[in-house]
Amino acid sequence: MTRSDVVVHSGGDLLAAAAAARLITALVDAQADHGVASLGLTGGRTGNAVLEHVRSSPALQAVDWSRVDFYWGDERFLPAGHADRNETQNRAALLDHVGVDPARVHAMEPSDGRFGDDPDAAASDYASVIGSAAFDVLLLGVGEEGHTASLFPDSPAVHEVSRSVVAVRDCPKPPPTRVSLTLPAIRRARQVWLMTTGEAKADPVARALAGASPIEIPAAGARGTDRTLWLLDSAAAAKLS
Ligand SMILES: O=C(O)[C@H](O)[C@@H](O)[C@H](O)[C@H](O)COP(=O)(O)O
Repeated sequence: MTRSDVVVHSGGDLLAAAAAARLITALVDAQADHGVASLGLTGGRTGNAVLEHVRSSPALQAVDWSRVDFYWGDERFLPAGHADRNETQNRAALLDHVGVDPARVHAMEPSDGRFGDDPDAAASDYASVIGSAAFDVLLLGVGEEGHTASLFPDSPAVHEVSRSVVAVRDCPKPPPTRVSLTLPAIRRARQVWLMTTGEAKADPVARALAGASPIEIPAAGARGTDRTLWLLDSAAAAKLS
């Protein structure tokens, strides 16, 4: 099992700016190494703040944005363009401001898409979209009770060991219906970056890094094949020994 690296920045905005710089470098390196970079995106404040900092970075154009495959770790199962969809928020933060190749933006189907309001069908479809793709970097957030993507403690989704994408219902964090990568799919990423800020995350962060069960703290089960990186502000790191 790869080690978990922990990087702590003094505040949330510095964390987002530093993670953005790190992401640009990682994408440039991936493109230099194998041509097309593969990036898994996340919802949440922290993930969107990182994308905002990427967009305002002087190094923005160091990345050939037409050679990035964009995927999502999870998505809120809402109509296309809904303000609460991760795709909507990530597009506003970055994707709609750089020269992406639309064919390389692999969004999860919305609730008014090809499968209508069937999240299970949307999840099965996305499993075929990602296939056995190993993201160069998968960005993830961490919830106050330890969720990551849309994998919540002791939920059917966090227990999933074979399917790579599942529908999630009755989520404690609204909206209630989502589509999410499972831990087996998350663990195919080369690098997994768990990014979170604030004292409310200090407990799940400390428990995850102390070896908590992924059933109790799903973020504890998010590991990359090459690297697992926890990007924290000092408040979220406050309970680390
Ligand atoms: O769709 C979502 O809501 C996200 O995928 C979710 O996993 C998020 O990353 C965490 O809840 C942390 O969110 P914050 O960064 O806003 O605390």
